[in-house]
Amino acid sequence: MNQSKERRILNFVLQNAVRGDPCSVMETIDKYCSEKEWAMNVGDVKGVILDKTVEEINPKVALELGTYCGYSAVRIARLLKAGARLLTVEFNPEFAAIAKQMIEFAGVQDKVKLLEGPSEVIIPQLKKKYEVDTLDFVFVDHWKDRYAPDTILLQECSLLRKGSVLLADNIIFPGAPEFVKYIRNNPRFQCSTYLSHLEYMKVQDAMEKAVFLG
Ligand SMILES: Cn1cnc(CNC(=O)c2cc(-c3ccc(F)cc3)cc(O)c2O)c1
Ligand SMILES: [Mg+2]
Repeated sequence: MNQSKERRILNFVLQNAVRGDPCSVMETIDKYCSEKEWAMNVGDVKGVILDKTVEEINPKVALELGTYCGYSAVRIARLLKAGARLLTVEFNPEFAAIAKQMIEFAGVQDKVKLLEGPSEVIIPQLKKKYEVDTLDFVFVDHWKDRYAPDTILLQECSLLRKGSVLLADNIIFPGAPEFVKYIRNNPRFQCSTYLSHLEYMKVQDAMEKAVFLG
């Protein structure tokens, strides 16, 4: 059975990156995906916007929706302080299996909890099953038509507090029009848009930062 692209990315990392070194893992994925096979990691250009947002917030509890191969989970976790944690949700079991190995190879597994399943099932479990009070930071990078309903679900589950920050990928390409319409017209969010480029391409993309006002 021929290998998946995600398996090829993981193997390239296992063979070329430095075990326990998150930056080496990120650089190696970016090298593979810019030179050999494109993949939907947030990438090195938008990754800097993600880094700056995480450093500014310094979250104790962070959530990621859409783990994929684990690139952004490694990217976020490397910046988390002692005792801080990232919960990352992936619906696709093959992707989750790849991401688990990627996160462990990078050496950030003690900061990351990978939750496999649909976001609409996992989000309502965060408080009781995963002992979350409120979320300091949410990186939204999963199915684009889930951005808006899951943002509503986070509020319904009282997982956001005054100052919680959402950062959403792909606001231009592939786009998340329902989310943009919802969040920019919502008086409970203070929004800002960061123009950038689609990972590994010259195509324009953007990230939306939305601060929950409580
Ligand atoms: C299968 N699956 C598991 N997670 C997801 C959610 N992510 C996306 O869909 C996603 C897609 C693209 C993209 C796709 C085709 C194209 F031509 C250009 C861009 C880029 C991204 O940054 C993304 O996050 C999908
Ligand atoms: Mg994305």
